[in-house]
Amino acid sequence: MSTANEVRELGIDAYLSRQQDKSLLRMMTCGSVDDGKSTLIGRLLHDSHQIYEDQLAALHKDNEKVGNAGEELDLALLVDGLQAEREQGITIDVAYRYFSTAKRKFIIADTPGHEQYTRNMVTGASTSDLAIILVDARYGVQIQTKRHSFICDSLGINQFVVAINKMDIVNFDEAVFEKIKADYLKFAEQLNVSDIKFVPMSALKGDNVVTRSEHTPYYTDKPLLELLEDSPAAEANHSFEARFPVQYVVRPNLDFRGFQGTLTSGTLSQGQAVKVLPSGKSSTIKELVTFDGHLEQAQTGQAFTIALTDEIDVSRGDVIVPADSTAAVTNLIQAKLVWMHEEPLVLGKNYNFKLGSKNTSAIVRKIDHTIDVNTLEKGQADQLQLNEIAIVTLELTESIVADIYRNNHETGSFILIDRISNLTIGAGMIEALLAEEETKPSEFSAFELEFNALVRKHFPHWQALDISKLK
Ligand SMILES: Nc1nc2c(ncn2[C@@H]2O[C@H](COP(=O)(O)OP(=O)(O)OP(=O)(O)O)[C@@H](O)[C@H]2O)c(=O)[nH]1
Repeated sequence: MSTANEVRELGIDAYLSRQQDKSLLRMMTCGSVDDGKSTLIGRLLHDSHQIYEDQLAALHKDNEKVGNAGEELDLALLVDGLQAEREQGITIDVAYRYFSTAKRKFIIADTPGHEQYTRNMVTGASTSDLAIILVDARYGVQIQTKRHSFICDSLGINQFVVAINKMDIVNFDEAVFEKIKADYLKFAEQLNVSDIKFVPMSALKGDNVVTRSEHTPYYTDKPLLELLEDSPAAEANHSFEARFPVQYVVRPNLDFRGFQGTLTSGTLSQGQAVKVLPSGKSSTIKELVTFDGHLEQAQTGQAFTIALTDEIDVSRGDVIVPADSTAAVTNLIQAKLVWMHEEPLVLGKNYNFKLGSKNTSAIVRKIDHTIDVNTLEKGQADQLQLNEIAIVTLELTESIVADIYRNNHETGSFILIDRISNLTIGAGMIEALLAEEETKPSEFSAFELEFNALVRKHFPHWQALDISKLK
């Protein structure tokens, strides 16, 4: 049923509440130029009745002017929104599309596939639960297919659907499908992804997109849309130990001091023994407060305020964890870094470093090795250019609480920011937490340290830096 009919039939309130109850799948589409990404997304929108009549009329009109699909309606025009992009015939930015079916709602990150847009792909992949990897049936697994798969895999996406598109051009030949599947599986042995499905498809004609095709009797699994409807959404990180990065310290009156933030993993309960990192000071949760009242137990993803039973020093960027946590605190990390700026990465240069609510600064001490995104081969370099990926060792000005990205995406990923332009110039995923470096004796006098501690305790909203932790 189309959205308009559904709204008409149910009334707006019932429609909205039905939408709210549906589970959400975030996914991204990857493909090389002309593999048919835009046509596929257009087909999904069209066949799941997500297009309004006026949009459809505009589509028919545009199709006459700039359509690229010959006899067929060029569904790519529905998604290639930008004028410049239409004229050049390529997708140049990350576009997020929303659509829903009776079973589920979806957000698709439509990212450009060219190598010079690796950073855009990384952005799209960082929030996706599933990747649709498009392969043109005529050309099979290409260097680009490998690059896209590697990026999605690096960002921790654990479900891939390899959509072997344009099967109509190869007469829906089973041998072509099987050959591409075997080639891909061989390549995927180097990746971590565990769930890979293959669909022989024609985005243009609609085969195996929304309905099962009669041209592919050898394919017995579900059409693409059903696979998407039935795929498990990435689990909220309930099982991992609790991490509560403090975003803001509030003191509305002298009797209440609370720490606001979002629980990025695990659960926290009233009365639970906790400690604050990096200081390691321990306390007990007095109450968990939300706008709607108190919580007995807080779940992953919930935003709330924690009040502790003791007056201990907590500031923005600190992390509240269970008392028996073995969470690492360190100033030396090894990470997979994607360089996102025209100016190359310079070893030893000071960059601002942001991990969740923690802001500090960092230098890249060394590039352990680069990774060729096309072949996955390792290389050596002393600079990183735009869109290059490398394993690097970073030294931070202050010690931080962090996790390995594989275990916890929120506390395992960070960005590097240029100090002058304030632009995000690198995105990193932590691979290893190295032993903390020796701290130099503090250069501050006892009075300065004490005064700093007092200011931080009584005026937390000033967000003064903890100078005792500076190296
Ligand atoms: N025969 C056939 N042609 C297709 C199919 N899917 C897409 N095409 C055609 O392939 C061309 C490229 O399709 P697009 O959807 O624009 O490709 P894209 O991957 O989005 O390309 P960029 O936006 O340039 O990245 C168009 O002419 C489509 O009509 C298919 O299943 N069969």
